[in-house]
Amino acid sequence: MVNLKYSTNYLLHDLSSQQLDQLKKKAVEAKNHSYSPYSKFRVGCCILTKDNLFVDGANVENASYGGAICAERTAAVKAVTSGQKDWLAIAISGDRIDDCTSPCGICRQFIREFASLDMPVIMLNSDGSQAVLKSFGDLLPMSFGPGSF
Ligand SMILES: O=c1ccn([C@H]2C[C@H](O)[C@@H](CO)O2)c(=O)[nH]1
Ligand SMILES: [Zn+2]
Repeated sequence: MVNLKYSTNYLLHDLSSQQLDQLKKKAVEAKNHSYSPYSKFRVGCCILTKDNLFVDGANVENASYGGAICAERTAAVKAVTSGQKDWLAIAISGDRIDDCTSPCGICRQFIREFASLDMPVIMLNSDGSQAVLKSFGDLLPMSFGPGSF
């Protein structure tokens, strides 16, 4: 885990400390709009776009369990359908204080469509006090994307 505020990690060099703080805060707060009566596991996500817009999302579950949509895909679809297809960074915050939540496989592939392989993925614990930072390419190596065929 790293304290991103004091991180000099090269992955974050395109972000100001204010953008990073906002991104983390919005991912944590997005959990407030989670609809997760079945798992009772709230997840929030926020995408910072190259137009400097913050697009958040939360998981939305369904009585037919397989119909659940993760926070990451909620945020991704909101961003794309607002005309925001170019992204600088993504942050995710799950409901555990002792663990940082990382995106599921389906979301990784979904994000692949819009993310560069060096886009930072900031995985947070529930209150944002802990973070794991990876490049998107590290989370989905040897991936198949829009330029692959
Ligand atoms: O990265 C993740 C992992 C899980 N979930 C959601 C799906 C489901 O609603 C709940 C439990 O898996 O958490 C997300 O939204 N994002
Ligand atoms: Zn997912």
